[in-house]
Amino acid sequence: MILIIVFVALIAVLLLSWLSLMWDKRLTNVKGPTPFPIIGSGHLLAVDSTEFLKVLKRLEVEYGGSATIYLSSMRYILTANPKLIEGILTSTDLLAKGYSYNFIKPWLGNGLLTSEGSRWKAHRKFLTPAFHFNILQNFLPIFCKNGKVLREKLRNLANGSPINVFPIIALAALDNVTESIMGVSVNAQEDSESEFVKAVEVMSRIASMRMRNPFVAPDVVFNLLPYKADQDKALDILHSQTRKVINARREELKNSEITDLGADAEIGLKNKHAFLDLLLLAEVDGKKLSDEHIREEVDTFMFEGHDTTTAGLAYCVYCLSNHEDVQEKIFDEQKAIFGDDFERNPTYSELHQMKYLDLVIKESLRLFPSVPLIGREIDRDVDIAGHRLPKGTTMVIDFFNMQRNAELYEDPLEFRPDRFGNINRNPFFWLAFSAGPRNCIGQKFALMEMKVTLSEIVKNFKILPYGEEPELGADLILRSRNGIKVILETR
Ligand code: HEM
Repeated sequence: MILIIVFVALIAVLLLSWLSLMWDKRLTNVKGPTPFPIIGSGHLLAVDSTEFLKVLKRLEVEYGGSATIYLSSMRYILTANPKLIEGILTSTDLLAKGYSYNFIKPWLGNGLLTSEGSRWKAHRKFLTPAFHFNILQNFLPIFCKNGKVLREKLRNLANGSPINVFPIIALAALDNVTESIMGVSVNAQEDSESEFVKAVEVMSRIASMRMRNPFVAPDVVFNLLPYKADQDKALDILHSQTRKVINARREELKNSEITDLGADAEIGLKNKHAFLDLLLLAEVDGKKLSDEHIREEVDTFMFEGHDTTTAGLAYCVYCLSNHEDVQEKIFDEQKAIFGDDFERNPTYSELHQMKYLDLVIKESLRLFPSVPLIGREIDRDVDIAGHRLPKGTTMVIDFFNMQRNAELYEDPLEFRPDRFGNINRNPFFWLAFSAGPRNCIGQKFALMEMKVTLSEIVKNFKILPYGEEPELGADLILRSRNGIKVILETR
């Protein structure tokens, strides 16, 4: 008897789940695979991280650019359709991020990347001046100094053996971002075993793992696993370091009797603590920021500004390894700027003269966008470019596959910097830094750092191919499971 009741209950649950999915599917005109009761289409996405981007592509192609899929009963729309992506990114009210951003909240709280509504709007407005070129110029000597340390580390490895450049560049990028955002150095390149460096790695790894693995994602499960203790330990290190830096700078400002930014915030911030000073001294809605809000913003910029530029640089070095001709063109451009004095640091305006390097960076970020996917929550029924998007949908916006679409780019898998030369393309076909109100606030910072670092590398080394393609996976950033390997030869 009990068996019969269990069986009937099971059938009823399956039937209800199926009916509810079928009813839900009618809310959107974006087609997708038929979901199964209970699991939806979860089985299609339960793949290795290196398969994930391929599965997305297959679904997008099969269903005409965008596909609706269900993870259990949750509705997702995957899209690589540039018209739909443009409509979402330029909207002034579809600004909420997706569920997966929750996994970095223990570290970043409600900083600029993860916040929404009025908090995001107010902070975006007051943080924008921090990326004015007046302030960015403060960071140039930092990037140059760390670029030279990187060069020396690479010189020691330029012995004909393959080098996985990702972890080496990551330490340089960490030094760049801590010195410019916090105003202090953690010397990651010299002390890669430091507990701060390790804690950054642990947090990035845990957040990525939760994004990929739906079984460890929910808090109720995650909190029972040993990862939780690792996360707590890493957070303790990261948050206390940030708080220490904030308190020290607050004390310095107090001792110098500086209490506000002065009449011209951009000019008044010409010092190496520019970013922190803005957070400590600016007022939002007539009030100074709380210590916790400052901490969240500093951590957000530390996080967003380190792995992203690392990936951007490492994949660019990889692309160059397969294209000697492109390296030589960059080298010629460098010679035209520096003459024979390769030891000299570039000026801000010389960075602008590196026009060909700009094209190279743009093309490598097209093929290997550091942030391959982003999410958006649709919080009202909306029709965009002929797609009916019901309230409650999570959009998965697939920059990676869009930027490799043969309808947008001729021979899309070829690395050809000149394709960006004189052609006026639709700007929404290249979205490495996203677009619209929630685009990357650090874009100019990143491009400046990338140019300084690549200039240092190409001036000093020939980059040779190792012959192993990166096995790409989408985590928080575009990762390669087998590293990013090249061979270096000193020039
Ligand atoms: C090659 C390097 C970089 C790439 C490709 C990149 C890409 C992106 C993308 C695609 C977004 C949109 C994310 C989303 O909508 O969820 C974003 C947002 C953001 N980026 Fe970057 N980024 C880079 C470097 C940086 C740097 C160096 C910083 C800071 C120093 C930074 C700070 C931020 C912040 C704070 C946001 C959130 C903006 C908001 O929501 O208002 N990024 N970035």
